[in-house]
Amino acid sequence: MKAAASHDLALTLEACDWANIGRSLDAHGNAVLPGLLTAEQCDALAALYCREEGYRTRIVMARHGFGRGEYKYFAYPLPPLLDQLRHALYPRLAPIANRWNLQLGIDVQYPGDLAAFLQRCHQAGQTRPTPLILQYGEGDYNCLHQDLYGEHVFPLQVVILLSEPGRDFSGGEFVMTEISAQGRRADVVALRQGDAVVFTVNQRPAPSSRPGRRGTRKVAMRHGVSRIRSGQRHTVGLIFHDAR
Ligand SMILES: O=C(O)CCC(=O)C(=O)O
Ligand SMILES: [Fe+2]
Repeated sequence: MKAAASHDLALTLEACDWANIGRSLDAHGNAVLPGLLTAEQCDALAALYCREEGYRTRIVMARHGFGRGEYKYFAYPLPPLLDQLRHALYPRLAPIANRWNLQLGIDVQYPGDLAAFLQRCHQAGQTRPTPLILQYGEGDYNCLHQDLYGEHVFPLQVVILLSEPGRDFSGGEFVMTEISAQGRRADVVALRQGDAVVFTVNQRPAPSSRPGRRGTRKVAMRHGVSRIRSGQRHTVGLIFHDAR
């Protein structure tokens, strides 16, 4: 069963248009991977939320000023599907991360596989797993934020929507904001159940917007979730660096 699932996952990732994903990340700081998980996989993951075991920490967002709603960080070992996804997505994203760091003048390059990058995190004391599952009910929201957990930062992360908008919940849109010399703007990313969004953790490079000017400008990005108007919304987040 497990082998079949990871084979399907490899095929799904193979079928993604990675050139287009790279272009969308460059232009907007986010890109959608449609249908990364099936409805059955989403339902099975969402059902994990109320289990007691398998987590290292539970966060009630209002207690920390993070918004309203709650989330839990998984403990190692991660659920197999999430572990497979984290390992399978990383090598697709590392070339983009490496190119971005060169463009931003950041003197860090990422190894080609996740095990090597996690070893780097763990040696620096960032040993706690960061993949998480979130649960929002009516009136809940996630304040704009950045998921930085220490010195080592992988500049892209992934969220997968486990619930179906219009059926399971309304409102609750995934929102990104950017701030650059060009001004401030917001982008709402439309997702269906099983879709994933890859997005900027911190900064993305963008071409200088002045006519005739060369060079790169830095665009600072944050993400959050607008107010859930009704129902319940679950997501899982895959962050590639571990936490201190
Ligand atoms: O629930 C969401 O869509 C966002 C979750 C989030 O902030 C994260 O996974 O980092
Ligand atoms: Fe986040």
